[in-house]
Amino acid sequence: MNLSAPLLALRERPLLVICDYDGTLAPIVVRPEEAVPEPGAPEALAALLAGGRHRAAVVTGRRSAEASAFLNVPELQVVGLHGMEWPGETLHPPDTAALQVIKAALPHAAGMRLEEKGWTLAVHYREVPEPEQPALEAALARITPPPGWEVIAGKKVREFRPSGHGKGRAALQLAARFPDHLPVFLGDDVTDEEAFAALRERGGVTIKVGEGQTEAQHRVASPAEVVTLLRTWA
Ligand SMILES: O=P(O)(O)OC[C@H]1O[C@H](O[C@H]2O[C@H](CO)[C@@H](O)[C@H](O)[C@H]2O)[C@H](O)[C@@H](O)[C@@H]1O
Repeated sequence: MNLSAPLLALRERPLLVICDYDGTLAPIVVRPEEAVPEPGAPEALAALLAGGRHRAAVVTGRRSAEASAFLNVPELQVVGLHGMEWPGETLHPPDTAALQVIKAALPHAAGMRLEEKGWTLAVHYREVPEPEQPALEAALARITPPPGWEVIAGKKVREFRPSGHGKGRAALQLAARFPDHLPVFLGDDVTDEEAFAALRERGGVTIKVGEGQTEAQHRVASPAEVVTLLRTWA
């Protein structure tokens, strides 16, 4: 594993390390409920926090409690639902009427799975036969989200969520809380690009995990390399 010198050298600065969960701290698997962390990831995050010099947080599309349970690092801040759900803050009641409208508009496909997160709805199609996936993506793209809602693309998933949130905002909010730390964002998916764009404007460091087009300045190959980086910084 050959990580670039500029990435390793970041440890000289006090860092605010913000990680996405799926695809970054945990390898992508078929079933979301089976996405356990990459070996060593929780320990590396705990070590980073224990050193006292750096800060760390997770910003995920999952419910905060779910990602926290996977990682089991009690002192780690986990922001859930793409920036809607902050530790210690109570969420307003979910818009169940909008969610009903979205569910009624969904196409049917064998292998399609809904992940209902209370405030957002993820439509997974990883288990839909590959040749049928483009037609399903097109059918999902034809759904007009209710007013005040948007649909976002992810890895074999389309997620309906209230507008006005997103990882870009969440990353900036975290960075504002720790103005003396250099923000570093690691993510693998389309939703992480919002954070890459926002943090680049603020002078942060952005790292894409895995393949695919990105606005990030750096790239690592896999969650295993993320663990190596976290250990190095710690
Ligand atoms: O922001 P993240 O932490 O990356 O969460 C994004 C979504 O991740 C999960 O779905 C993705 O990972 C699954 C497990 O590897 C995979 O089966 C699925 O195809 C991926 O889309 C999670 O289930 C979603 O709720 C998150 O929004």
